[in-house]
Amino acid sequence: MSNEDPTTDGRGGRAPLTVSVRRLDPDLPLPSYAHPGDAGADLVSAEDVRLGPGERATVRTGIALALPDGYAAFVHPRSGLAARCGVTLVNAPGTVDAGYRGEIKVTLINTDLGEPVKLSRGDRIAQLVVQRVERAVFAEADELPDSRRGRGGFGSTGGFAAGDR
Ligand SMILES: O=c1ccn([C@H]2C[C@H](O)[C@@H](COP(=O)(O)OP(=O)(O)OP(=O)(O)O)O2)c(=O)[nH]1
Repeated sequence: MSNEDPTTDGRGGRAPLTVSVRRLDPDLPLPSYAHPGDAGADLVSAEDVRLGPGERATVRTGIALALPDGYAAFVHPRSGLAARCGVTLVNAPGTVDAGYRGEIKVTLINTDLGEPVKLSRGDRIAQLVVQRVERAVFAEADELPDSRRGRGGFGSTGGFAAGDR
Protein backbone atom coordinates (compact mmCIF):
# COMPACT_ATOMS: atom_id res chain seq x y z
CA MET A 1 0.00 0.00 0.00
CA SER A 2 1.32 3.48 -0.89
CA ASN A 3 1.88 6.00 1.89
CA GLU A 4 1.86 8.91 -0.58
CA ASP A 5 -0.58 11.73 0.05
CA PRO A 6 -2.96 11.68 -2.97
CA THR A 7 -3.47 15.45 -2.75
CA THR A 8 0.18 16.17 -3.62
CA ASP A 9 2.13 15.37 -6.77
CA GLY A 10 5.26 14.31 -4.87
CA ARG A 11 7.15 17.45 -6.03
CA GLY A 12 5.59 19.92 -3.63
CA GLY A 13 2.63 20.75 -5.92
CA ARG A 14 -1.00 19.74 -5.72
CA ALA A 15 -1.97 16.60 -7.64
CA PRO A 16 -4.63 17.22 -10.29
CA LEU A 17 -8.17 16.28 -9.33
CA THR A 18 -9.68 13.49 -11.40
CA VAL A 19 -13.23 14.18 -12.54
CA SER A 20 -15.16 11.44 -14.33
CA VAL A 21 -16.68 12.68 -17.59
CA ARG A 22 -19.22 10.91 -19.79
CA ARG A 23 -19.20 11.79 -23.45
CA LEU A 24 -22.85 11.92 -24.45
CA ASP A 25 -21.68 12.81 -27.94
CA PRO A 26 -18.65 10.64 -28.78
CA ASP A 27 -17.38 12.96 -31.54
CA LEU A 28 -16.92 15.92 -29.19
CA PRO A 29 -13.81 16.40 -27.04
CA LEU A 30 -13.55 16.26 -23.27
CA PRO A 31 -13.22 19.65 -21.54
CA SER A 32 -9.61 20.75 -21.87
CA TYR A 33 -7.28 23.48 -20.64
CA ALA A 34 -5.72 25.49 -23.47
CA HIS A 35 -2.54 26.29 -21.47
CA PRO A 36 -0.82 25.05 -18.32
CA GLY A 37 -2.05 27.16 -15.42
CA ASP A 38 -5.41 28.00 -17.02
CA ALA A 39 -8.25 28.03 -14.51
CA GLY A 40 -10.99 27.23 -17.03
CA ALA A 41 -11.31 24.16 -19.24
CA ASP A 42 -13.06 24.91 -22.52
CA LEU A 43 -16.52 23.54 -23.21
CA VAL A 44 -17.70 23.13 -26.79
CA SER A 45 -21.09 23.43 -28.40
CA ALA A 46 -22.80 20.18 -29.42
CA GLU A 47 -24.95 22.04 -31.95
CA ASP A 48 -25.01 24.77 -34.54
CA VAL A 49 -26.63 27.87 -33.07
CA ARG A 50 -27.67 31.22 -34.49
CA LEU A 51 -28.30 33.94 -31.96
CA GLY A 52 -30.11 36.96 -33.30
CA PRO A 53 -29.44 40.38 -31.74
CA GLY A 54 -30.38 40.20 -28.05
CA GLU A 55 -31.39 36.55 -28.38
CA ARG A 56 -30.50 33.73 -25.96
CA ALA A 57 -30.36 29.95 -26.24
CA THR A 58 -29.53 27.03 -23.96
CA VAL A 59 -26.90 24.99 -25.75
CA ARG A 60 -25.79 21.38 -25.14
CA THR A 61 -22.12 20.60 -24.56
CA GLY A 62 -22.26 16.81 -25.00
CA ILE A 63 -20.72 16.01 -21.61
CA ALA A 64 -21.86 14.98 -18.14
CA LEU A 65 -19.65 15.00 -15.01
CA ALA A 66 -19.37 13.35 -11.64
CA LEU A 67 -17.62 15.88 -9.41
CA PRO A 68 -16.34 14.58 -6.08
CA ASP A 69 -18.25 15.69 -2.99
CA GLY A 70 -16.98 19.04 -1.72
CA TYR A 71 -16.43 20.37 -5.26
CA ALA A 72 -18.52 22.35 -7.72
CA ALA A 73 -17.86 23.47 -11.26
CA PHE A 74 -18.68 26.97 -12.46
CA VAL A 75 -19.53 27.71 -16.09
CA HIS A 76 -17.92 31.03 -17.05
CA PRO A 77 -18.09 33.05 -20.27
CA ARG A 78 -15.14 33.17 -22.66
CA SER A 79 -13.69 36.67 -22.74
CA GLY A 80 -12.81 36.56 -26.45
CA LEU A 81 -16.35 35.65 -27.46
CA ALA A 82 -17.68 38.40 -25.20
CA ALA A 83 -15.31 41.08 -26.50
CA ARG A 84 -15.53 40.12 -30.20
CA CYS A 85 -19.19 39.18 -30.56
CA GLY A 86 -20.94 40.29 -27.35
CA VAL A 87 -21.78 36.70 -26.46
CA THR A 88 -21.89 35.93 -22.75
CA LEU A 89 -23.83 33.75 -20.32
CA VAL A 90 -27.18 34.81 -18.90
CA ASN A 91 -26.45 33.16 -15.54
CA ALA A 92 -22.70 33.67 -15.27
CA PRO A 93 -21.29 31.76 -13.59
CA GLY A 94 -23.56 28.74 -13.93
CA THR A 95 -23.24 26.37 -10.98
CA VAL A 96 -22.77 22.65 -11.58
CA ASP A 97 -23.49 20.75 -8.36
CA ALA A 98 -21.44 17.70 -7.38
CA GLY A 99 -24.56 15.53 -7.52
CA TYR A 100 -25.60 16.61 -11.04
CA ARG A 101 -25.27 13.85 -13.63
CA GLY A 102 -27.14 15.47 -16.51
CA GLU A 103 -25.65 17.12 -19.58
CA ILE A 104 -23.85 20.39 -18.93
CA LYS A 105 -25.71 23.13 -20.76
CA VAL A 106 -24.74 26.70 -21.38
CA THR A 107 -27.27 29.54 -21.61
CA LEU A 108 -25.73 31.97 -24.07
CA ILE A 109 -26.95 35.44 -24.90
CA ASN A 110 -25.99 37.70 -27.77
CA THR A 111 -25.83 41.13 -26.16
CA ASP A 112 -25.10 42.77 -29.52
CA LEU A 113 -28.29 44.55 -30.55
CA GLY A 114 -27.19 44.95 -34.18
CA GLU A 115 -25.49 41.75 -35.34
CA PRO A 116 -26.45 38.07 -35.18
CA VAL A 117 -23.82 35.50 -34.14
CA LYS A 118 -23.41 32.06 -35.65
CA LEU A 119 -21.75 29.33 -33.59
CA SER A 120 -20.95 25.90 -34.97
CA ARG A 121 -20.88 22.49 -33.39
CA GLY A 122 -17.40 22.05 -31.87
CA ASP A 123 -16.88 25.78 -31.20
CA ARG A 124 -15.59 26.60 -27.72
CA ILE A 125 -18.44 28.48 -26.07
CA ALA A 126 -17.67 28.63 -22.34
CA GLN A 127 -15.17 27.50 -19.76
CA LEU A 128 -15.55 25.31 -16.72
CA VAL A 129 -13.77 26.21 -13.46
CA VAL A 130 -13.70 23.37 -10.92
CA GLN A 131 -13.44 24.55 -7.33
CA ARG A 132 -13.56 23.22 -3.82
CA VAL A 133 -16.58 24.61 -2.01
CA GLU A 134 -17.54 24.83 1.65
CA ARG A 135 -20.85 23.64 2.93
CA ALA A 136 -22.01 26.23 5.48
CA VAL A 137 -24.10 25.77 8.58
CA PHE A 138 -26.33 28.84 8.80
CA ALA A 139 -26.50 29.67 12.49
CA GLU A 140 -29.14 32.27 13.39
CA ALA A 141 -27.77 35.21 15.44
CA ASP A 142 -29.49 38.25 17.04
CA GLU A 143 -26.44 40.46 16.50
CA LEU A 144 -23.61 40.32 13.98
CA PRO A 145 -20.01 41.31 14.78
CA ASP A 146 -19.00 44.88 13.75
CA SER A 147 -17.00 45.36 10.58
CA ARG A 148 -15.40 48.26 8.65
CA ARG A 149 -17.99 48.00 5.84
CA GLY A 150 -20.94 47.65 8.16
CA ARG A 151 -24.20 47.97 6.20
CA GLY A 152 -22.67 49.92 3.31
CA GLY A 153 -23.90 48.10 0.23
CA PHE A 154 -24.18 48.59 -3.52
CA GLY A 155 -21.92 51.47 -4.63
CA SER A 156 -21.28 52.70 -1.09
CA THR A 157 -17.57 53.21 -1.81
CA GLY A 158 -18.34 55.38 -4.87
CA GLY A 159 -15.87 55.36 -7.73
CA PHE A 160 -18.14 55.67 -10.75
CA ALA A 161 -19.42 59.02 -11.93
CA ALA A 162 -22.94 57.90 -12.90
CA GLY A 163 -23.57 56.59 -9.39
CA ASP A 164 -22.20 59.64 -7.52
CA ARG A 165 -25.11 61.96 -8.28
O1 LIG B 1 -24.90 26.87 -16.51
C1 LIG B 1 -25.36 25.84 -15.98
C2 LIG B 1 -25.89 25.85 -14.69
C3 LIG B 1 -26.41 24.69 -14.18
N1 LIG B 1 -26.38 23.53 -14.91
C4 LIG B 1 -26.89 22.27 -14.34
C5 LIG B 1 -25.99 21.77 -13.22
C6 LIG B 1 -26.70 22.13 -11.97
O2 LIG B 1 -26.37 21.23 -10.93
C7 LIG B 1 -28.14 22.08 -12.40
C8 LIG B 1 -29.06 22.98 -11.63
O3 LIG B 1 -28.56 24.30 -11.70
P1 LIG B 1 -29.02 25.42 -10.66
O4 LIG B 1 -29.01 24.87 -9.28
O5 LIG B 1 -28.23 26.64 -10.95
O6 LIG B 1 -30.48 25.64 -11.19
P2 LIG B 1 -31.82 25.96 -10.43
O7 LIG B 1 -32.65 26.75 -11.37
O8 LIG B 1 -31.54 26.55 -9.08
O9 LIG B 1 -32.44 24.52 -10.39
P3 LIG B 1 -32.59 23.42 -9.27
O10 LIG B 1 -33.91 23.68 -8.66
O11 LIG B 1 -32.55 22.15 -10.06
O12 LIG B 1 -31.44 23.53 -8.31
O13 LIG B 1 -28.16 22.48 -13.77
C9 LIG B 1 -25.82 23.50 -16.17
O14 LIG B 1 -25.77 22.48 -16.86
N2 LIG B 1 -25.32 24.67 -16.68
